[in-house]
Amino acid sequence: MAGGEEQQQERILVSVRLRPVNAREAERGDGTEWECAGPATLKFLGTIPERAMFPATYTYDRVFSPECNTRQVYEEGAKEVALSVLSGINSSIFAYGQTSSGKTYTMVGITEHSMAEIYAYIDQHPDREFILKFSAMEIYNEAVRDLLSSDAAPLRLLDDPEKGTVVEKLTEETLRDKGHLLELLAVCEAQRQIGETALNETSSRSHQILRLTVESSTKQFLGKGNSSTLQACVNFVDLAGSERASQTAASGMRLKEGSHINKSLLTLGKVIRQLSGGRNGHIPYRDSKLTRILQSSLGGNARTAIICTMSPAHSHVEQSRNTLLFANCAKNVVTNAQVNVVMSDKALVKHLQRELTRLENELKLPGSASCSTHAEVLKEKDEQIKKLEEQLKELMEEKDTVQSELQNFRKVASDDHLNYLKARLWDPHSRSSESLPRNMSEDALSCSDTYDLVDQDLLIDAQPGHFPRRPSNHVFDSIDECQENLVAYPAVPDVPEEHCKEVQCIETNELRERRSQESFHAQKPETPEKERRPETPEKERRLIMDQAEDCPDEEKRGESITKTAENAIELYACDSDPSFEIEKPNVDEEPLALRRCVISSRDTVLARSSSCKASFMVIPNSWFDDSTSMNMTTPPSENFKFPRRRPEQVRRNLFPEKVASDAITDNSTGNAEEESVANDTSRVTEVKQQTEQNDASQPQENQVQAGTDSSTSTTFESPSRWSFDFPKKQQEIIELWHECHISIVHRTYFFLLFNGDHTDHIYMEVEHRRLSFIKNSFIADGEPNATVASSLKSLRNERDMLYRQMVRKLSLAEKESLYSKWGIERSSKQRRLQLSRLIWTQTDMEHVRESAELVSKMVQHLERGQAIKEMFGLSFSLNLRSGRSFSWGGA
Ligand SMILES: Nc1ncnc2c1ncn2[C@@H]1O[C@H](COP(=O)(O)OP(=O)(O)OP(=O)(O)O)[C@@H](O)[C@H]1O
Repeated sequence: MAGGEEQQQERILVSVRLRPVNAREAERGDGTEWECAGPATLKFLGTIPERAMFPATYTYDRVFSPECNTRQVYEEGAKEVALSVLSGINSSIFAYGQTSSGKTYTMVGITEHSMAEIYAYIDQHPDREFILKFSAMEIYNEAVRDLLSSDAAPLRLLDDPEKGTVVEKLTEETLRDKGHLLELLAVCEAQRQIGETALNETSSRSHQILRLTVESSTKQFLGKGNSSTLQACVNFVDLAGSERASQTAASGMRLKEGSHINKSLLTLGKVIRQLSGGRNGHIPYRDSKLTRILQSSLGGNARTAIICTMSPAHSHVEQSRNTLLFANCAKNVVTNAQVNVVMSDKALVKHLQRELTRLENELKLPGSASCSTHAEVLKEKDEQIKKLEEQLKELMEEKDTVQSELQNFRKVASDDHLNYLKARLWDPHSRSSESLPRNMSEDALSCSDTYDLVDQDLLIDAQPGHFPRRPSNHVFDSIDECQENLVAYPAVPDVPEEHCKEVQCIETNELRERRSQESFHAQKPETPEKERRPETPEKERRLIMDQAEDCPDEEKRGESITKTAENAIELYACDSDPSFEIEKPNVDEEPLALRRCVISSRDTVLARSSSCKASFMVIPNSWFDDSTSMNMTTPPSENFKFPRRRPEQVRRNLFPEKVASDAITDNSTGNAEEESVANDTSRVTEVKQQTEQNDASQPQENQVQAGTDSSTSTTFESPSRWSFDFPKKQQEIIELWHECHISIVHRTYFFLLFNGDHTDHIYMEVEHRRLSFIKNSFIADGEPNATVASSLKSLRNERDMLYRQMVRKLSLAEKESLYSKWGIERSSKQRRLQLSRLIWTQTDMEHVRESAELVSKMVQHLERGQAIKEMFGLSFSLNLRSGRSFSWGGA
């Protein structure tokens, strides 16, 4: 506790109260000898012989006649001092006098009035928080006893350097309310030592000290300087009778009490006398328990009021004179009261904690959010709006750019291509002269194929009986976009020109329309071209490609490739209309794995169209499509099924029950290839059934052995186990991709599609085994073979494609950010090219995620619901995948 700056030097407030003559005194005719001559003057009326030795009048701060009630005594003789406690000033009210003079009578009233006014003050000051604590003790035979405890054991006095003398283990009750205080006062009264003396049937035989400690602080923290916590105590001291033992006819116990009482009272008198003389010399506070405990109230940091009570009886004149002499000394004693401001860290922390609790409660209440919270929310919303506006602006700018480019290209395309078509239309031989050379780049091939498609339509229409018609606008759109790309992405010297066609789309409706027409023509015997068409797309395609390969004539070869383009378009664009699929008459001819998406590499020739931006084709790797090693005889549908040349063991591991039937199929001749799709469909259906059975079975049955050989059995993990196995399997597949030089786009889509769902393990198992097989085939060859070289070439093609796509798909800021992120130095040349060469070159998850994110941005076709897992060879669980996220981000 720290002292306040202000120190108040003031005298002890001394008043004298003359009680009425009691019944006993009246009975014996023991009349009054005193008269209140004024509010502060007491006059002795007696005629005793010693009168000349004593003054006749006595002046004090206030003199109360027998007619004055206790309320008046309180108001004028104690209130100001008592209520000082509310201002952080210690105070004490003493009642001094002989036995039966009315000390207890007076102090009980003063205590009650003080308490009542203290509570009234608290009620009138709701801005401050008050804590009231109450303790009570008596000093009986120079032993200190706790009046709030049933334990009568004496308490020790301790010297505290900060607080002064403290009573050890003294009970201090925190008051709940005024009623609680009254209860405690009753306890004290019951506990106090009383006994009967000759003068008082219920004489208080001890010194009683009731102590009320008041701590107050502002409820709102206003800063360290402004938010003061005040702490002070007020003592209500009812002293034992000050008479001499002989005068009370004391003997035995009462005599012993008197000697002890007198010791404290004598010391009190000495202290008062010493203090009244100007604090010279030693003040014997420590000579008694009473003066030691009340040291601060006697000339120290306290305001003090002493009420001296007197009996008016003639028989008590001597004791009354002694009381008045005591009062005379007391009124000269000066105290140094000061405001006790508590600024300890503990109090500060306590206050802050209270403030914190209050604010938390405010926040918890609905509708009571502070203004600052609202302001923050508004600020956040404003920022969101700003961001959205910026995004909208960027999108609008991008849209304008694309539209303007499109218009330019349309103009160029319409001029050039109309000339071209006119020439072709009126000069059938010109078509031969423009046949594709054998070593034509894929870029050129793609566009030429598109032109060929248009050209064929025109030629068919130009047959006898057909009127030449203008190509549909839809086809022109395809041409426009093709030219647009050629113009927008001019060849870069260090990037092969042929590599721009890895990811492309097919204009589905147009092509299906064409296909329907072709199918219609194929049924007509009078159409020789259609008569040559094989029964199945796969065979048809192979035949054409074989013809193309074998054809020595460049012109014929060009035609073959053109036909390949037509037949390759057995595949549907991702954004094809489902209703169209339903209406499709020969849906069974569709490759199993590619009902919705098209897949192409070198084995399919593609036309660009306006639907490119909404469709996507997965690029199988060379090992995957076997375009090189198998002389491009593998149909597109096979690319997403198990490799035709997979070891028998692999097949047995995956589908042991199908080995027998597969063996029969493999041994068969012409129908084997045609039935492969159906076989795989059957296998997949069985695997699906197995999976469903597993899901429905008991947990212990989750692991199902798919073969008789346990070492080669296929295990279908339970969902719980799969969650643990998934990351490991994922990482293994990533490493295998890297080792087998798998297509970047394939990796990206696979990575983004399979997110650890329990149905994913089938796909991942298939992928893993497929990759393992390829890896083994690499190793078996001992050194990079043609397949490896082909895979690497495909990868390079993809990188070139991405290199080109970056121009359009990435803003300058995005590119700069990526260069920095991927460690491409600012001063280096061809940074875009460098970036394309870095994608998917590491196997750590961070790099993989970043690569996948970047690639998906380049191709921009990974929209929910467009890419589905059937792309990867299995067609079941369709119902499970609707609406699922394509991200692997949480893996
Ligand atoms: N001012 C007064 N008016 C009416 N009665 C009084 C007054 N003062 C004291 N009395 C009565 O006188 C009696 C003695 O009073 P009290 O017990 O307060 O004396 P005391 O000084 O405390 O005595 P002791 O020292 O023996 O305890 C009580 O019955 C009390 O009611």
